[in-house]
Amino acid sequence: MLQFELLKTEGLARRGRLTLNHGVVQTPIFMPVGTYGTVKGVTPRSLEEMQAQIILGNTFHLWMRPGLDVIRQFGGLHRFERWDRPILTDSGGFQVWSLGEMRKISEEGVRFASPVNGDKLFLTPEISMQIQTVLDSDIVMQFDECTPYEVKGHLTTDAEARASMELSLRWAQRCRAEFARLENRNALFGIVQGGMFEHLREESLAALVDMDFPGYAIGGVSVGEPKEEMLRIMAHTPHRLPAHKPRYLMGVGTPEDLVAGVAAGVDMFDCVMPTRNARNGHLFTRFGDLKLRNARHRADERPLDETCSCYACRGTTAPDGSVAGGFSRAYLHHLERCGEMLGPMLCTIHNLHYYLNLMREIRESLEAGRFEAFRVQFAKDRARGV
Ligand SMILES: CNc1nc2c(CCNCC3CCCCC3)c3nc(N)[nH]c(=O)c3cc2[nH]1
Ligand SMILES: [Zn+2]
Repeated sequence: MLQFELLKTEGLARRGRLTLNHGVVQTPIFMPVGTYGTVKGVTPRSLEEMQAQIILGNTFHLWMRPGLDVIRQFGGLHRFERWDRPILTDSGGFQVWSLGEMRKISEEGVRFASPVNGDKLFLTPEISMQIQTVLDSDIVMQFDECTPYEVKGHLTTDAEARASMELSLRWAQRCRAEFARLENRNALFGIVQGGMFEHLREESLAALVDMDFPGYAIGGVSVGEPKEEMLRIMAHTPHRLPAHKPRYLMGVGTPEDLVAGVAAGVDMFDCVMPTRNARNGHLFTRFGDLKLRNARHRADERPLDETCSCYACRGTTAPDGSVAGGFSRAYLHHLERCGEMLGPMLCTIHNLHYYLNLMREIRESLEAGRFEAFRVQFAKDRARGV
């Protein structure tokens, strides 16, 4: 089941509410990425504390390990990974594509060797729907081909992007049929392809809208293309999708991309940056990015971000309201230099909190009709420097 209510709009930006089988999600929203059934480095309790509303699961990886029999035994991913709020799973197509050469694509599906044990595997629209039905995710992504930006050193041509987009459309039909046959009560999203070609994006979008999905994603971006190409597609496509249905921009992006994406009419985002960058000591703050390894942090007593209320920056607030101070940049720099695991843990808490808090501030600005003012202040603050 999926219900989407538009609460407020400001230009192309929207404040909405998405009701799914496992709960309600306020949009615009950032969705933390959980690859192997966990958001790396944080506990489900920390995710709830930072008010994560929906997380991503990974069809491809979970299918291989622990395998569907184990997930089925637990009645789905929610009970297995102890997360009782909404989950969105990707279809596996992109993950196979990321494997690089070890795959063979045909009309039927994708053949590839398991990166876990080398077994010959076959993923099709039908098998992807069957896997995501066992996972029982609230939002299921269609099995698609993520059209590459370049192939063997040449930019994907219009003809190549068309062929790929039309394959994904035929796969969208097969996903819809299989999803209905399985009597899956969750929500299946179509994925718009079309490469960097606006007219192909419009053809893909029109065909998917005809298939009447409850929600839509924009795929085929953030695949190595120049930033201005991604921004061109992000400006072109989202607002052409049905206004009364949720719009998900896959694999995007930096804090600046999220703000620009909301302004272009996007409701949902996912990206590995906050978690992956945290593990590399690359922190996001209100006033710019911070590289923890830099020697200038060696004796700096300040928190990462004095305006941040996360556990790493602010510590915990005692029942009497007194705040047990957070951690200093000096301490975090020390953990990073020693390779201590508490380092990535605290940095992941901060980065995820930063992304989730940014989206919360965006939602509040939309509710107050001052998203434009928020955008101006956001850009000024981020340029200030840490
Ligand atoms: C990073 N850039 C990018 N990601 C894309 C993704 C993946 C989005 N993230 C999913 C999570 C990844 C980690 C595990 C959990 C699921 C894309 N996925 C699909 N199906 N199609 C795309 O065109 C597609 C395009 C994408 N571009
Ligand atoms: Zn913080």
